[in-house]
Amino acid sequence: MGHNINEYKLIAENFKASKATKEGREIFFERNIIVTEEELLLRQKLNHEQQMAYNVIIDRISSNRPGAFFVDGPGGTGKTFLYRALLATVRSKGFIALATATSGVAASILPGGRTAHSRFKISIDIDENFSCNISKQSSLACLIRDAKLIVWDEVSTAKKKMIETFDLLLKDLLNTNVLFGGKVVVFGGDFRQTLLVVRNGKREDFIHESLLYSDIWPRLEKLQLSENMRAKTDPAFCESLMRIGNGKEPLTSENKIEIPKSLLSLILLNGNL
Ligand SMILES: Nc1ncnc2c1ncn2[C@@H]1O[C@H](COP(=O)(O)OP(=O)(O)OP(=O)(O)O)[C@@H](O)[C@H]1O
Repeated sequence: MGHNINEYKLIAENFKASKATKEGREIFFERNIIVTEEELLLRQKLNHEQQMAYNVIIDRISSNRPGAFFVDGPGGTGKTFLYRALLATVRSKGFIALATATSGVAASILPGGRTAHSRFKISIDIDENFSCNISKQSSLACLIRDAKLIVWDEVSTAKKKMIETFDLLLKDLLNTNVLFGGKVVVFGGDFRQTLLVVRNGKREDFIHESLLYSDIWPRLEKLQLSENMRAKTDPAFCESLMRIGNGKEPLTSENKIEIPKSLLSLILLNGNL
């Protein structure tokens, strides 16, 4: 386990899977994702807001109509829970649902999740221009065309140019001018949390480079989640979190936010604080 075939010197040249082989393997994986019983049961546990969002999205998929959504919910309101329920429903019917996220960590908690960079072959050149390296005839293009649902989590940490490039990719692959090629695309994220990175940028640059300042933003259908499922039993914590996220928490004289003592835990390391 964990060894490379080239280490054994069995063949003369380095053994490297070709691009086509790698792509074939990825497509096989996407088309054969097994939905567990646990994932299938998630839809029965959705709260009222999650259920409403779920119904709107599933209805759009079932009626073969376009849908570009943004699931807007502060941390802990169950965005990931909702995506998992959607992915399980679509996949259990034998359809393709692509699960992506901007970061690897967020992608890893979605079943079959991949980073959007990797799934849509998005590359960045030295001038920070984005492009998608997928040919129209490739099997990856077929997979994307076949997908009934595309989920992209943590879109709040992606540059708007990246989403605009993704829009152009789908329009090109599907030969249409409809937003995201007429696919059902579900974006999610929380602009109160960490934003994207702009080299040497200031606070306003992060916001201007985000999806919020793209022409696409007003065209997304917003689905609101507000019930904090992670800290259901701690309303004071939820309120404090929302005040901080919405910029309503008063600042100290040093322009900092004071974390309430009730939210702090003391951790002893080797007997020291
Ligand atoms: N309907 C639900 N029933 C039971 N538990 C739920 C439900 N929705 C969410 N949860 C639980 O609440 C917690 C937070 O949910 P989740 O991780 O989906 O939130 P999130 O909005 O994606 O958060 P973040 O923005 O921090 O990633 C998780 O432990 C999840 O399992």
